[in-house]
Amino acid sequence: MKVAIQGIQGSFHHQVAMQVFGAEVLIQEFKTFEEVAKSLAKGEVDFSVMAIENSIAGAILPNYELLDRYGLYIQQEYYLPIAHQLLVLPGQGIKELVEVRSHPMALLQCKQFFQQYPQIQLIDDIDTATVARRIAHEGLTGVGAIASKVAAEIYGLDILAADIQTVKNNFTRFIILEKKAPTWNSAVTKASMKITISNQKGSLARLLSRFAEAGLDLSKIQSVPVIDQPWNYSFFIDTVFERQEDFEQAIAQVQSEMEAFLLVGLYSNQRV
Ligand SMILES: O=C(O)C(=O)C[C@]1(C(=O)O)C=C[C@@H](O)C=C1
Repeated sequence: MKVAIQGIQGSFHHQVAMQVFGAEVLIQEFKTFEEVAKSLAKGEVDFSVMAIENSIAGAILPNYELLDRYGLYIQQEYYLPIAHQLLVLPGQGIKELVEVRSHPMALLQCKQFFQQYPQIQLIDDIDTATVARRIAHEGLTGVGAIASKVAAEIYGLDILAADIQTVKNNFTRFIILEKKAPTWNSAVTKASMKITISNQKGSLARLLSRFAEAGLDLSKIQSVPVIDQPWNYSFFIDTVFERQEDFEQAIAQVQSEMEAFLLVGLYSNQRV
């Protein structure tokens, strides 16, 4: 089985791919989320792993757009606890650092820590582990990486500061994507959908109250722009429920409020 990820061994995506699919899985590494989505759309891999939201930094909005544009569906979700370490070449001290590089989402999660070090420039890079590997392979001094403990071990770097994310209790929600449209099975307790509603007074409020009346728990609502209609929005909505009938009944009731409806995923709720 082949699985596409953004990043390399030691990245958080790599850890999720191994935990979800097992150590035997064939991992295809890419530099961008766009390449990850494209490889799945072309059928070069069976699944893709993609971070969609972090509990400190929020949603990765461009990834919603990729789901849509490449016609991909959510097969599973996975919540990974994220602890970030400041990694350097052995022997380097904090005073020597002039820049720290990492994935933009990782930098956002550690912004507060660096307020005490204004001399350090924070620079977006490909992924956490790629920076760690580059520091190790090129013997870079003056440069730090924000990455995991696993990356520190793999690439032989020192942990200069541990657990530097703004709050200890930090999670990233990953989605496992496939090309196949969702189908029901007995494990399904969560649905993701993309809904476009007519821009009329109260239409979103009506839609949401119908969901509440049907007993659906809305776990996430994310607006995304409709790009060919400036200032109009679609909504990615996640709901958690116990019975398939409750979900189907709610959707039937809101049909008249919607201009477009796409079921993006049916899977088991993993949030505890
Ligand atoms: O750079 C990595 O290690 C990643 O797997 C990327 C990523 C992300 O896309 O959010 C994954 C989890 C963390 O939130 C930080 C970075």
